Amino acid sequence: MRVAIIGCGNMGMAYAKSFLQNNLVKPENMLLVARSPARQTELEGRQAGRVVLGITQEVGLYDLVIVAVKPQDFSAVARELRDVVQPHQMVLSIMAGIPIARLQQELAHPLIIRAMPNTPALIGLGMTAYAAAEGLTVRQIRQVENLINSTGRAVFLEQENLLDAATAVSGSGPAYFFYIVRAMIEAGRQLGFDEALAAQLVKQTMLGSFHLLNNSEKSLDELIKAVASKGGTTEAALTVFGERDLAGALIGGISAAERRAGELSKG
Ligand SMILES: NC(=O)C1=CN([C@@H]2O[C@H](COP(=O)(O)OP(=O)(O)OC[C@H]3O[C@@H](n4cnc5c(N)ncnc54)[C@H](O)[C@@H]3O)[C@@H](O)[C@H]2O)C=CC1
Ligand SMILES: O=C(O)[C@@H]1CCC=N1
Repeated sequence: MRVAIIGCGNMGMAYAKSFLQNNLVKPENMLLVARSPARQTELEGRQAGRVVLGITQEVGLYDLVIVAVKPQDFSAVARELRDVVQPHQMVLSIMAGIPIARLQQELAHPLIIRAMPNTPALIGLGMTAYAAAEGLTVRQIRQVENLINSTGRAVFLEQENLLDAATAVSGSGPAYFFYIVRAMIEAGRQLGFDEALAAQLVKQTMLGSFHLLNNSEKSLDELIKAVASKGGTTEAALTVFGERDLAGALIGGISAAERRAGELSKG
């Protein structure tokens, strides 16, 4: 498959790296579009494909065009891409918020797949939810899903409108996890550990707890109960979390992320 990437930042390059590592795309079949000469030189150093400056006619030669710029930059990209995109090409957007209908309208192009990955895609452990415009064949959708699967797991959403919820839950999710890990490490530091030891205690706890969750028949409530002895230490912590409505704050934050995706949809 021949793939062009517009927006070679964190996510665009995570995709490029993954496709190359898994031999799904050969370097000679990958086109990286840089916005500035400095970025062009930097991307050339990565040897992840041919690098061009700006959205040239060459972009029209690829099977798939991935748009991975910030949502706020999409309209500027669309003004150039709409003159270059060819009828047979598929366009994969990973931009938060922007619905398929707006992508189709601004690009004057029907064959759109909209996906929401997350940063663990960088190490092949990403979670992506995606939806496809009507008009794409099952074969075309599978071709793109095969690429996405090289970055982790993928789920197809029949209802595109759930993509904003996926953005809030799994797209932004790694940041919530890192936020909680950071707070736990800080607590460990305040209780007397040095940073490195606190980080080790927390990271191994998160890793072990994830695998226990994944391998256990117990529900989350039961898993919590198995740690929290009556009148014990965990219960003391959970009481404070409950008093401060930590769960409510997290749920409220995730709802705000979903609302923000809706705002980004309008440009
Ligand atoms: N960072 C994340 O965790 C996730 C991000 N996304 C989405 O992915 C998109 C990219 O996010 P990041 O990679 O984090 O941003 P980023 O800022 O690292 O990358 C965006 C890149 O687009 C380039 N760019 C902007 N306009 C351009 C143009 N006209 N031509 C060529 N390149 C252009 C910028 O120079 C930059 O390198 C966003 O739309 C975001 O909503 C989706 C899921 C997760
Ligand atoms: O924060 C953002 O807008 C993007 C979308 C999901 C993760 N990062």
